[in-house]
Amino acid sequence: MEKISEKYDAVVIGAGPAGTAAAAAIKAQGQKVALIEEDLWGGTCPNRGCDPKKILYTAVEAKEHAKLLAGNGLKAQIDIDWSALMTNKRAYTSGISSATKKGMESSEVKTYTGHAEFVAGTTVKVGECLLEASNFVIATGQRPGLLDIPGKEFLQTSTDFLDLDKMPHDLTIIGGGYVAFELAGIAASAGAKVTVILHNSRPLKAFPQKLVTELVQSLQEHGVEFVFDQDVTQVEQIGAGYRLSGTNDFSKDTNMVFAAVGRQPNVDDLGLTQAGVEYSNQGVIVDRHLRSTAAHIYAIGDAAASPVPKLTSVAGIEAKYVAAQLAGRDDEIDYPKIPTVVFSLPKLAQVGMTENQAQRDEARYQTKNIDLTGWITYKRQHEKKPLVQLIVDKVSEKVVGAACLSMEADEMINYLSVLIGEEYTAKQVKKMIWAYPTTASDLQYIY
Ligand SMILES: Cc1cc2nc3c(=O)[nH]c(=O)nc-3n(C[C@H](O)[C@H](O)[C@H](O)COP(=O)(O)OP(=O)(O)OC[C@H]3O[C@@H](n4cnc5c(N)ncnc54)[C@H](O)[C@@H]3O)c2cc1C
Ligand SMILES: NC(=O)c1ccc[n+]([C@@H]2O[C@H](COP(=O)([O-])OP(=O)(O)OC[C@H]3O[C@@H](n4cnc5c(N)ncnc54)[C@H](O)[C@@H]3O)[C@@H](O)[C@H]2O)c1
Repeated sequence: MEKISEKYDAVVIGAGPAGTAAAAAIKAQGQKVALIEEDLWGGTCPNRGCDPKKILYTAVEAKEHAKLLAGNGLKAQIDIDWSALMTNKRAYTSGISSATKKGMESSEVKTYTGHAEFVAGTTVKVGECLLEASNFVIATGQRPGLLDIPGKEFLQTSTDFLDLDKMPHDLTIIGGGYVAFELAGIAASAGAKVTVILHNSRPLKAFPQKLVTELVQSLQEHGVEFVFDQDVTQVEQIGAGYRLSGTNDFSKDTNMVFAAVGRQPNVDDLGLTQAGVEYSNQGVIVDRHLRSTAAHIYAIGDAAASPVPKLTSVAGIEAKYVAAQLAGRDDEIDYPKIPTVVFSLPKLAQVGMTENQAQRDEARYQTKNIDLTGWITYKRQHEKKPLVQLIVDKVSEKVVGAACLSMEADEMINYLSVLIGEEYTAKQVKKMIWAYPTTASDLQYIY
C-alpha cells in the first residue's frame, strides 16, 4: 500500500547536472530536499554524454596533434587502441553513479531511486512512496530522438556509441548536429569508414556557414563522407549489417547506423497534466523565472523549454538560480554569455551574437573573418585552416560575438567569452598582458 513517506520543502526529479546542483544548493540554504533518479545518478553528462565523449576525444586529440607534426619533427606513429580506450573510459564512468548518490547523501539530500510521476499538484509518486512538497523542480533531461521509419529498431544512439566494445569497419551517422560531428571525428580517427547523412544541406546551422564548410572539408580529409539533402526512409538488416534506403533510389550498406537527429525532453510520462504543468516537444514550458504553468513547479536544464542551448554549464546556472528563487529571490533569470564547443576535427566553438543574428542588422554589426594559419600558435602545430570570426558592434566598437575553428578553439572561446561578457573594448584588450606565446596572447592582435 502507498504511504506518505515524508513532507519536503522541495522535491527535485532527475539527478543529472541540473538536479544534483539544484538539490545541493537548496539543501545548503537550509531546506529539506529529496532527489529522485530512475537510472544512473549523475545523468547524461558524466555517464553517457560530455565526459565519456571527452575521454574518447582526448586520444583523438593526441593522435591529431601527432599526425599534424608527422614529418615536421615527430616520428612516432600514434594509433587508437579502441578496446583499451574503452576500458579507460569505463574506469571513469563505472564509479560515477554510486559516487554521485553517495555525494548527495553526504550533503543530507534524501535520495529515492525509481520513476517519479506527479499524482497531484503537490504530490509525486516514486515506487511505493508518495512525496509531498511545497515546491518541485523538474530536471529530467532529454533522451536521444529516433527516426520514425521502418527498421527504426536497428538505429543506435550516442549512448551506444560511447560504450562500443569494438569500432566497426564501416558506420553511418544520420544527422548533422553536435552529436553527428563529434562521433564522426572520433570514429574516423579510430579507423572506421564514416558516412554522415543529412536531410538538408546545412549542418550545425547555429554556427557560421564559412566555419562549418571548413569543418566539413576537414572531416572529409579525415575520410568522412557526407551525403546531403538525403532522407533515409528505411533500415533493413542484411546479414551482420544493415541496408539504408532513401529517396532518389538511395541505398547504402553499412555495419552500424547511429541516429543523431536531436534529443527529446523526458516529460511525457511524468504525470504533468495532473499537476497542471504544460509542455511541448521542446520540454516544460517555463517563464523568465523558470516557473512552469503551475507556479510552485520549476523546470531546469535540458527538460525545460528555456530559450538557451542545452548544455551542462547552462543546467548548473539554472539550478543555482532556481535554488535562489526558493530562498525568496524574485528577479528574472539573466543568463551570462554561453560558450559552446563541438569537439570535432578540429573543434568548432561559438559565443555571444552569431553571424546569422548580425546579418539581420548589417548597418550596425560587422563580421570579421580572420585566418590564423600563419600565426605561431597554429603554425608550430601545422594546423591546416584555423579561423576566428568576430562580430563587432560598430556603435560601441566592442566585440559582441565570436566563433573559432581550430584545435585551440575550446580555450580561445573561453577567453573570448570573458572579454565579450565583461564588455572589454579593443583598447582595454590591447593593454592586457598574457603569457607569450600562448593561445591567449593572440587576443590583443585579434581584437
Ligand atoms: C553525447 C553527448 C555529448 C554531450 N556533450 C556535451 C558537452 O561536451 N558539453 C556540454 O555542456 N554538454 C554536452 N552534452 C549535453 C549535456 O549532457 C546535457 O546538457 C546535460 O546532461 C543536461 O543535464 P540535465 O541534468 O538537465 O539532464 P540529464 O543529464 O539528462 O539528467 C536527467 C536525469 O533525470 C532522470 N530522469 C528522467 N525522468 C525521470 C523520472 N521520471 N524520474 C526520475 N528520474 C528521471 C534521468 O535518468 C537522468 O539521469 C552532451 C550530451 C550528449 C548526449
Ligand atoms: N559539445 C556539446 O556541447 C554537445 C555535444 C553533444 C550534444 N550536445 C547537446 O545535445 C543536443 C543534441 O545533439 P544532436 O546532435 O542530437 O542534435 P542537434 O539538434 O544538434 O542536431 C540535430 C541534427 O539532426 C538533423 N535532423 C533532424 N531530423 C533529421 C532527419 N529526419 N534526418 C536527418 N537528419 C535530421 C538536424 O537537421 C540537425 O542537423 C545538442 O543540441 C546539444 O544541446 C552538446
